[in-house]
Amino acid sequence: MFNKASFLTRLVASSVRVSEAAGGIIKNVMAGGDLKIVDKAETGSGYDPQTEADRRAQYCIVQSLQKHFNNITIIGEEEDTTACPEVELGFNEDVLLTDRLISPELAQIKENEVVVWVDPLDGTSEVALAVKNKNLALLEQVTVLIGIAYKGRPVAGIIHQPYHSTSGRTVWAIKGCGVHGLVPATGNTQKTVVTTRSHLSESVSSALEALKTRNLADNVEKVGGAGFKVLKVLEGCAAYVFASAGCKKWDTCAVEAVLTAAGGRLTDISGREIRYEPDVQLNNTGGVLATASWVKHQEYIETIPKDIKNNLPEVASKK
Ligand SMILES: Nc1ncnc2c1ncn2[C@@H]1O[C@H](COP(=O)(O)O)[C@@H](O)[C@H]1OP(=O)(O)O
Ligand SMILES: [Mg+2]
Ligand SMILES: [Mg+2]
Ligand SMILES: [Mg+2]
Repeated sequence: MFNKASFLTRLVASSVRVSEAAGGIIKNVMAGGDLKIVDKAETGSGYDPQTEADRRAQYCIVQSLQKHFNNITIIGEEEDTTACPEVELGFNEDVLLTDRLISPELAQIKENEVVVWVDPLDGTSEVALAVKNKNLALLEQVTVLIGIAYKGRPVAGIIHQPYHSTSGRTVWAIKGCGVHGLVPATGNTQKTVVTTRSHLSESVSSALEALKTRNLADNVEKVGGAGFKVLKVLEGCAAYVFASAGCKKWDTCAVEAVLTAAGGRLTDISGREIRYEPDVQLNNTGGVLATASWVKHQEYIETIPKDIKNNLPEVASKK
């Protein structure tokens, strides 16, 4: 069955298993107790932690995918990785079964035409805080993200959540083939908006205030990680609003693919689509707005004040 499937289906079937292997590595590093945290932030620009789990998980993901798919372009968050022996060569059978559903356009994609955006551990600040405060509930906010882009746009995504319930879960989608691993909510009585826990700024708060005045944000929940916030949107929250720069392409590629497959939308806060070509700027300088299928994305865009949008252009200004 594996060899007969199209390249994209095989890549997703492999990525599901690889994301789960990365989740196992994260849990092992956590169990070992020494996170070996490094701060990647430039002096004076906040805190940007990287742990041994980020470094090992990315090594495993890149090595494993390259074993099967020699010609793919992979862009991962971490520049420094730690070699580890785990290599995952398996495939998820359920993904292979969807091969008959994929469009002719996606079925002919070749290895050298995709960019795989890898966030080996999304929610690193929450991991650091969970350990510091002995608050293991925060670990629910950790995800492993593998997004696949073709012609600059997401066509498939994998979100693995290692600490969901007892054994974790993997949510994945291929364009046109629905969402697997959870049942997306189709409505809610309250519009809850999720936003950053660790990167709050004046523009994030002002955008949320504007949404409140138009009844587009009945409640605001501050949680970590782009992956976790999009899972929240899939499961009943109305929107994920981040009116600030700092989030990168590996944070949004996988989640955009999954959310779109569920009928939702993800753009920057001005409504511009986010591009994923290999040479693209890594920062989502226009911020992030993700909405559930049952709310109007355009209403959120229109309600966010112009001055906030003007301060978040699509391309970073050269200093
Ligand atoms: N200023 C920033 N610097 C580095 N990473 C950021 C920044 N803002 C957001 N991120 C990334 O986007 C994710 C979502 O942001 P937030 O939790 O603040 O909403 C974070 O978990 C982090 O990913 P990562 O944990 O993979 O480094
Ligand atoms: Mg990081
Ligand atoms: Mg991230
Ligand atoms: Mg990360």
